[in-house]
Amino acid sequence: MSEVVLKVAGVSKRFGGLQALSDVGITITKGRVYGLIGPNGAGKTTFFNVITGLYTPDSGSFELGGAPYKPTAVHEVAKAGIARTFQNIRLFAEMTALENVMVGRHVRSQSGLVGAVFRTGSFKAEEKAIAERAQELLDYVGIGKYAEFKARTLSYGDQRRLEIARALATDPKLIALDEPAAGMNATEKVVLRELIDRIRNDGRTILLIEHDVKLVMGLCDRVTVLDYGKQIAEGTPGDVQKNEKVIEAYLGAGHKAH
Ligand SMILES: Nc1ncnc2c1ncn2[C@@H]1O[C@H](COP(=O)(O)OP(=O)(O)OP(=O)(O)O)[C@@H](O)[C@H]1O
Repeated sequence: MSEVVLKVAGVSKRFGGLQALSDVGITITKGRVYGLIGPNGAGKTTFFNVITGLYTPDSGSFELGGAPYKPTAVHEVAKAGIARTFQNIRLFAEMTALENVMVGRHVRSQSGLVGAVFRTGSFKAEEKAIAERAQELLDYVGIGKYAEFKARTLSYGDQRRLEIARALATDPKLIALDEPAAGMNATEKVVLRELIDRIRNDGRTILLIEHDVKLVMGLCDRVTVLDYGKQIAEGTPGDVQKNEKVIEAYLGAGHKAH
């Protein structure tokens, strides 16, 4: 039996008169890449926002690493073990790449505020270890040489990779990537795909929203298709691509998958 990392069931969310999500559920096993696709407005970001504590759902049950978790606050979700990136990059623009990753790592640090204020010995040792780990992560995502560059000076593709390094710094059970390929050119997409592959091969579990159907179908182990807040298909990329409802709602509209 494969180990289940995330199990979400029966998620519904209404905004006024709009049913943004109706009874959506997914199960993701360890070391897999799980894709969430669907046309604009299908509810993908809303689902992400629910599982990461930004939106309170009207209903739903949530389990992470075999234990129930309540996605009621973003920091609680981070502590529980879900790290995410955003569709619109959210980095500390004036901080260096290294510092951005160090911020992510602090979620797991021990010394706390007192240590930071008084710069105790244990704080300094921990800070050094955090900086070393942050550098390793920058190297891992391929931007190690930009450690001392301000985040805002990095190229778009490199900023996205920095966001991934920062997410990895929290040592998450699940990493949730919101449109990681958005705005990337073809070469950057190839590099991104290799990176996500490597992250999976290193045993991490990934949930991905992505518009690039080719990328999703080539990379994901399983896929859920949302349309008007409803889950119209779930399965392997091969199954989903053959599904009539999916072809009609999404793939048919000039999105022929390869
Ligand atoms: N905070 C909100 N208040 C009201 N309506 C919202 C809110 N957030 C999302 N919606 C609506 O919910 C529906 C689903 O939106 P959502 O952003 O989740 O779709 P999506 O699949 O992520 O789309 P896209 O691919 O364009 O990012 C849309 O009709 C959207 O207008």
